[in-house]
Amino acid sequence: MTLPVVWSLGRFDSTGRHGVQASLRTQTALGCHGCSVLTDSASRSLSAELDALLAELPPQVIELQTLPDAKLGSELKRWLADNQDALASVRFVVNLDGIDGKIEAIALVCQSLARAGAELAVLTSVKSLLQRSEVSPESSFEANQVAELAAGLRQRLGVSTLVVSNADEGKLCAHGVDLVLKQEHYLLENRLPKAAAGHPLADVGELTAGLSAIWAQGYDFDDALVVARAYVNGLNQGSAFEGDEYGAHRSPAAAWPAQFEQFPKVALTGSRMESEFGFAPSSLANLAPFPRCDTYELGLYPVVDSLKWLERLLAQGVKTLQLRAKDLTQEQAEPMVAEAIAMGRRCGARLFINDYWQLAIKYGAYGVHLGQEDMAVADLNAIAEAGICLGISTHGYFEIMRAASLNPSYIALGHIFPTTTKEMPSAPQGLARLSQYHGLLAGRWPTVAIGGINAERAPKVAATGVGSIAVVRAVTEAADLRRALEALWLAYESGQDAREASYAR
Ligand SMILES: Cc1ncc(COP(=O)(O)OP(=O)(O)O)c(N)n1
Ligand SMILES: Cc1ncsc1CCOP(=O)(O)O
Ligand SMILES: [Mg+2]
Repeated sequence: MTLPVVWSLGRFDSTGRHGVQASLRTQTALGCHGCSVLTDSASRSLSAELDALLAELPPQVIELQTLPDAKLGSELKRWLADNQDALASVRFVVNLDGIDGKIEAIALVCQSLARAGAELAVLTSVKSLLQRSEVSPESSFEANQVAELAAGLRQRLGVSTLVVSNADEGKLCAHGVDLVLKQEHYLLENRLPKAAAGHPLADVGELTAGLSAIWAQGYDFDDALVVARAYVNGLNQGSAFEGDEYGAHRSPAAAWPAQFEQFPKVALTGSRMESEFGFAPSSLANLAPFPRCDTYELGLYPVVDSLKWLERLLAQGVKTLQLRAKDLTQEQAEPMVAEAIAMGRRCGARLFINDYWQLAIKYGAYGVHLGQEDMAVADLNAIAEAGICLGISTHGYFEIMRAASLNPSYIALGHIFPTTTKEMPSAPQGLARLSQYHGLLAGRWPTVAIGGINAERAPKVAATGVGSIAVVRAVTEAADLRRALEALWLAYESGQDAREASYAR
C-alpha cells in the first residue's frame, strides 16, 4: 500500500501537543506519511531542505501551519515561485490563525501559490476573522456580517477557498458553524461539546491537519472537509476525554471518523441557517417529514426507461423499481408516468419516478428519485406534503451529509463501478468507500448502491451490508431476464448477515 505524503510547515513544540508534532499524529492516524519542516529555526537553509524533501518525498498536500519570520517568509515565497511546475498538482492548506497578524505576508504567499496553479484553502476562526477586520470579537455581530467580512478577506488573500470556523458556542449561533466560501458557498453545522477543564477544544489547527491528510487521499475538497470536521468533532466529543493519560493530559483517540453523530450537517438552501447568514430566504423551515420506506432492505432495484420493462419486471415479482425516462417534456412524460404509477400500485410494488416529481405528486407515486441538483430546485415542501417517499443520489461524504440533512426516505450511493449508462462527472466510489458510507447510514436510512453492478460484482456489493442493489444494464442487457434476476437475487441474499450486523453497529 502506498501512503500519500503530506508536508507540514510549522513550529516545533517540545510538549508534542501542538505544531508539526500534532499534525504528524493526525496524518499518521488518518493514513498518510507526514513530513515536518520547521519554520522557526533560522539556522538552516529552508530552500535546501525543501529541495531535498521535494526530490525524495513529493507531497500531495502541503499544510502551512505558521509562516516563518520575514526572512524565511521571503525565502519560502521564492522557493514556491521557483518550483511552480513541480507544485502544480499539489494542494495547499493554510491555517491563518497560526499566522499572527502577518496578513500581507500570507497574501503574498497565497498569490505566489495561486500563480503555481495550486488548489489553495485557507482556514481561520471567526475570532481571528473579526480581529483581522478590526472588529472586536467581544462586540455583538450578526451572522450575515461574518459572511460579508469573510467574502472581503477571501478577496484580499486571493484564495479559491476560505473556511471560517465558529467554535465559540453561543457567540454566533447556538452551534458550531463552518462557513465555506468558494465560487459558491455552504455552511456546516456542528454540535459543539463543552470543553472539559484543562482540555481545550480541538479547532482550526486540527482541522487543517485533518483536511490535509484526507485531501491527500484523493477525496474532493468538500468531502475531505466534511470528514476532517467529523474527525475534529470526534476529538472533541467523548474520545478526547477517554484516551490514555500522559502527565496531566489525555491523548485523544484519533481515528478515521465512522460515527454519524461526529459528522456535520450541511445546511440546505432555504434552511433557517442559510437565511441567518444572508444567503437564501428561509423556505424549508416547516418542511414536513418524508415518509419512511417500510424497510431498510429495498432489495434488488431495477431502473428502467419504459412501461414495457416495468411490466416484465413486475411480472417477475420485482418489488422495488424506478421509471427513469430521460429528456421528455412534462406533456410527453405524463401518460407514461400515470400508467407506471397505476401498474406499480396494482402489483403492490415500490415504484419510484425519476425527475418528474410534479407528475409523481399528481398521480400519487410511491416515491420520487432526485439528484443533488434537483434537490435545490424541486418543491420539497410539496413532495413531503403529498406524503411521497424521496430517494436522493449522492457521490461522496459531502453529498451524503447534505442528503441526510433532508431526512429523505433512502440515500443512494454511487457510482460504485464504472458505468456506460450515464456520463458521470465524478470517479467511481469503489467497494471500500461504499462500505464506509453504508456504515455511517445503516439503521438510519435505507441505502442503495448503484453504478456498474452486475451478477459477478453483486455478491461483493451485498457483503458491504448495503440495503439495496440498483441496476440498469444487468437487467436491460440480460439475454435471459428470469435467470439474470435470479442471479442478482441470490447475490443480494448472500449479504443478509452483513446487513443485519450493520444495523447493530
Ligand atoms: C437508485 C438511483 N440512484 C441514483 C440515480 C441517479 O439519479 P440522478 O442523479 O437524478 O441522475 P439521473 O438518473 O436523473 O440521470 C438514480 N436514477 N437512481
Ligand atoms: C442512473 C445512474 N446513476 C448513477 S450510476 C447510474 C447508471 C447505472 O447503470 P448501470 O447499472 O447500467 O451501470
Ligand atoms: Mg434525476
